Amino acid sequence: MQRDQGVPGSQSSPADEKIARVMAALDVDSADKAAEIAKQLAGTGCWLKIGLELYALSGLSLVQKFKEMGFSIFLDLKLHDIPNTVARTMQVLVDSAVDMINVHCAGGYEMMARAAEIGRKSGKKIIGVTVLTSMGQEELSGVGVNRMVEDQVINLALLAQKAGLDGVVASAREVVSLRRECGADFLLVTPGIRPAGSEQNDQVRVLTPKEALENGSSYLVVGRPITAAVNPREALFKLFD
Ligand SMILES: O=C(O)c1cc(=O)[nH]c(=O)n1[C@@H]1O[C@H](COP(=O)(O)O)[C@@H](O)[C@H]1O
Repeated sequence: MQRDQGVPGSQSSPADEKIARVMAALDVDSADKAAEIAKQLAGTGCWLKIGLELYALSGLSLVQKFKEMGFSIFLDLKLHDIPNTVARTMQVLVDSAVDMINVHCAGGYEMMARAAEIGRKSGKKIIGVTVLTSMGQEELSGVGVNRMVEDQVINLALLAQKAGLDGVVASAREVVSLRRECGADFLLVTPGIRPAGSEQNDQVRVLTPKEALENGSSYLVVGRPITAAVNPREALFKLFD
C-alpha cells in the first residue's frame, strides 16, 4: 500500500499503523465527490469503504480506480438473502479488486458458510454484520430479539466464526468481550467511531478512535467525521490526537 510519509525506505511510524486501521466510508452523493475524497486520502495508508449509496451510483466501477491509487477496499453491501443468492452475488463481487466484503449474520449459518467458502477460495476477507451500531437495546427488542445487545453480538459472532467467516462488524464497545470469545485472529471491524465532542448523528453504540484501538478493534470504520470535514485528510490524521 502506498505511503507518502517519511523518506523512502524508512520504517512506518506508530501513527502510520493507526491510519492503516482506518476505513474511510465514502457515503457521498456522487462518484466525483468520492473520487475527490479518495484523491485527498491517497498515500495515507487508510482503507476506503464503498457502501450502498456509492454502489447504487456507480456499481463496481470505482473499485479498480481506487485500487490503482493504492487503497485496500471494503465493499459494504451487507448481503442478506437466501444462501444461493448470496453465494452467486458473492462470486461476482470477489472477482473484482475488493479486499473485504460483508454479509448480515442474521442471514444464518448456511448463508454465511456459503459466503465464507467463496471468500476462502478467492483470498478475499468476508465478514458478518452482527447488530448495527445504530441500534440500542430498545431497537433490538423492537425486532423481536429479547437479549442484551452485547449477548446478541457475541451469539452472532460465534455463529459467524463457526461458519468460517474472517470476522465481524460490531461496535467497539463490544470488542473486549468479542476478543475474549473469538480470539486474537478474528477480524473486528468497528463503525460508530466518533472523536470526542463530535456529532453522534444516527449512531447509538459509539466510541472514540483511541478507545476503539485500545479495546482491540482490528479496523475502525469512519464516515462523516472524515467526509463532512472541510479537509478530510487533516480530519483523518486528527482522529488519534
Ligand atoms: O457494515 C458497516 O460498515 C456498518 C455496520 C454498522 O453496524 N454500522 C455502520 O455504521 N456501518 C457503516 O459504517 C459507516 C459509518 O459512517 P459514519 O456514521 O458516518 O461514521 C456507514 O457507511 C455505515 O453504513
